Amino acid sequence: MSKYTHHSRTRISASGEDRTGRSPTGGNNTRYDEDDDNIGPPQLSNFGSALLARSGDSGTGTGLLTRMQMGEPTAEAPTVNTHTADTMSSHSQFSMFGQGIERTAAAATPRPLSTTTVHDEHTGRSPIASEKLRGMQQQMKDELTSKYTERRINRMLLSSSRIGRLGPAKRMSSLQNTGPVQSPGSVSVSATNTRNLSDPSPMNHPIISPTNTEAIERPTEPLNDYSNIDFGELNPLQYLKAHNLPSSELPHISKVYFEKRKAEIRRTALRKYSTSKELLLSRSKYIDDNSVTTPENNEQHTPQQPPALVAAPALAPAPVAEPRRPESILSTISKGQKKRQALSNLSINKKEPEHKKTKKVEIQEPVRHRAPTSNTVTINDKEYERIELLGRGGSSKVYKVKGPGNKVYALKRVLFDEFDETSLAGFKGEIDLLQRLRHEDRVVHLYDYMIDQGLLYLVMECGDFDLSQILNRRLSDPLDVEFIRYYAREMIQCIKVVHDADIVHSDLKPANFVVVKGKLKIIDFGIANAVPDHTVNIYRDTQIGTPNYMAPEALVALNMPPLPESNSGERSHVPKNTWKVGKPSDIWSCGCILYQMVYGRPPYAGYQGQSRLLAIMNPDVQIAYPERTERGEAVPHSLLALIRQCLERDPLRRCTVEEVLRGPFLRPVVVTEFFLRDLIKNAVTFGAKQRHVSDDKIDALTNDVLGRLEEFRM
Ligand SMILES: Nc1ncnc2c1ncn2[C@@H]1O[C@H](COP(=O)(O)OP(=O)(O)OP(=O)(O)O)[C@@H](O)[C@H]1O
Repeated sequence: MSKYTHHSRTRISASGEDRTGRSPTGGNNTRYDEDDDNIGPPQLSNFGSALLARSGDSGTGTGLLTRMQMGEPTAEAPTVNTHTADTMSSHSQFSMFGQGIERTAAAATPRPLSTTTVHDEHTGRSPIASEKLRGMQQQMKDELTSKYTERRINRMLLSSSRIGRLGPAKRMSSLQNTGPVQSPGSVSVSATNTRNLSDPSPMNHPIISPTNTEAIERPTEPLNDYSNIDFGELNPLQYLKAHNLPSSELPHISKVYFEKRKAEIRRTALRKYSTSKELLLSRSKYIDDNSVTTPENNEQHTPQQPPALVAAPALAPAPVAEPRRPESILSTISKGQKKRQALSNLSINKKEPEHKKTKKVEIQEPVRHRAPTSNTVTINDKEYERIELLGRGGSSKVYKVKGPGNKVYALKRVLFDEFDETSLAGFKGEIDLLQRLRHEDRVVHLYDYMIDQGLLYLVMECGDFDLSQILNRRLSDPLDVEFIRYYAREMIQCIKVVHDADIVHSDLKPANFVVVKGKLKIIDFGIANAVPDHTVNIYRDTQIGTPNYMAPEALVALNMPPLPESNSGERSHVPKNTWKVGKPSDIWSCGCILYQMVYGRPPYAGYQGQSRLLAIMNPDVQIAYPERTERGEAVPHSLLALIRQCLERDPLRRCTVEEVLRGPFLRPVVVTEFFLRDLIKNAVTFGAKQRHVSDDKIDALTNDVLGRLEEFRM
């Protein structure tokens, strides 16, 4: 019983598609989480270290300057002066994410270390000059060391704040080529660095003066407030150039740019998925998203394509890089798919500038999981997927569905006014009756149900087809008495189960019998009622049912004053304008179905609309029972007799299910030809020997024969 208690709410895949939550990256497949530590500063520090520890003075900590002080010749040692350093720094190129930005002297803020020139010993200097030189060397060394330490601290602070915001920084692959980063005073220099150092060309030394490095690494305050700028089609770098801004502003501009992009992406996604249009497209989109992109996208997502944007990684947000799409898939975009893709990006509510529309196409987010659709419904945590529509009723649709374990069920979905207590009570009544009859194999089995916000779901045993479909298909076939007998018996057995449980179905019609694995079963207890004990009839305050198959008593309103209490107490409480139905009403309906099996239509089908109801109610309108069908086929008497008994106007004179089951039509006598031959021969022989046979004798003989024939009843 607990199986039928109410559970969770329905989750139809109508909306709220569970998108991955990954930020659509669109064309921005640039990796923003790259760490700038990997490029400029390590090289500078390597150079600084090398400068101090040059010429194989491993572990001494003195390096190049010490040798200079000692006046030792150093063939590879370059002449370094602050002017040269400034020149180099002002022309140094530091490459971020594959796209170089040439720093201008104006962009960096040079702070000369010293104005004094440092010469190498080949120039030959006086002791005073040497002393002066040593002092300057020491000053330079101290300055470099202190600056480097400061930078390290800055870097640490910066990276720890970045970890909190962006997750661990990813190292660029170029770092591996660069070799190990040297700490000040380190004596080992990577091969790469050694080679670079041996070449005094400024272009081969990506050197930036400590002052410049500081300017790059340390986040500076923005010169302007960029929060309201309109980028249009420009990326941050293009914007920077277009507005002649110093490159130090790039991180701030980039930050604003990516925040704007993120917000736009989120808005687009929300707007898109909240439309019903998206529902329709969701399934095809799942396919499309895995294979379709626009030509623009194609360009931007091509793996070989250089990243479009250059950003200062320290402040740029880190959207997840969009997975690359294989070239082969990109090239196989069908026209239809493109159309759908474009359609899915149309904004219903708002007209947007042309360039933004294009961007929406770019930011299509791939959906990697199967999106829930309107084809599925979850009932009490079990998901059912629609296979096909089986049929519809007044306010319901019945679907063939695939449920847990790939089992097939019939899912009846009824839409009702959740605030209408009568409807709710009716549905609960139907559920209750189905539960009462759940052990009967002539009643369709109810597995589960759920009532939720004006919707009722019934998960039932699934039939292959209903009797109405069967009759329609045989409409042009010749009369088949065996077919009628078979289905009449099946039908009556269904009704028997219901009546035995003291239930009146009240709405029997061919569509309410379904064939489940070759067995006829009864469905739809929507207006069925349990008949209280010691009561023959029940009284309705509404007239419901299917007129073609409804009994006269179910149509005639009882418009009489309450009768005095009878022995059964049945009529004493009958109010005005009610309709009486009982088990005989189901027999009437059964008679109508049999009639339709023989003549192709129910008894009053010749009347239309209102006049049909009047005809059924009017005792003067007699039902015709032709002995032959329209095609001239003879109708067996036993069948005609049965139909007549079912369609008795007086419910009390109508046959019961037991009588039908025992009747000659459903239980005919079947004898062989030899039996008949013997019977005739014996009767004639007996008569020839008798001069006179009394009527009593004949009756006795007849009863004897009939008694024996019972053995031959089917
Ligand atoms: N369990 C089932 N297996 C197969 N088909 C079914 C099943 N239940 C219902 N159907 C199909 O769906 C149709 C409508 O179902 P049902 O009669 O339960 O709806 P309804 O709303 O109660 O109909 P009405 O209002 O006409 O009485 C049936 O005629 C039958 O064809």
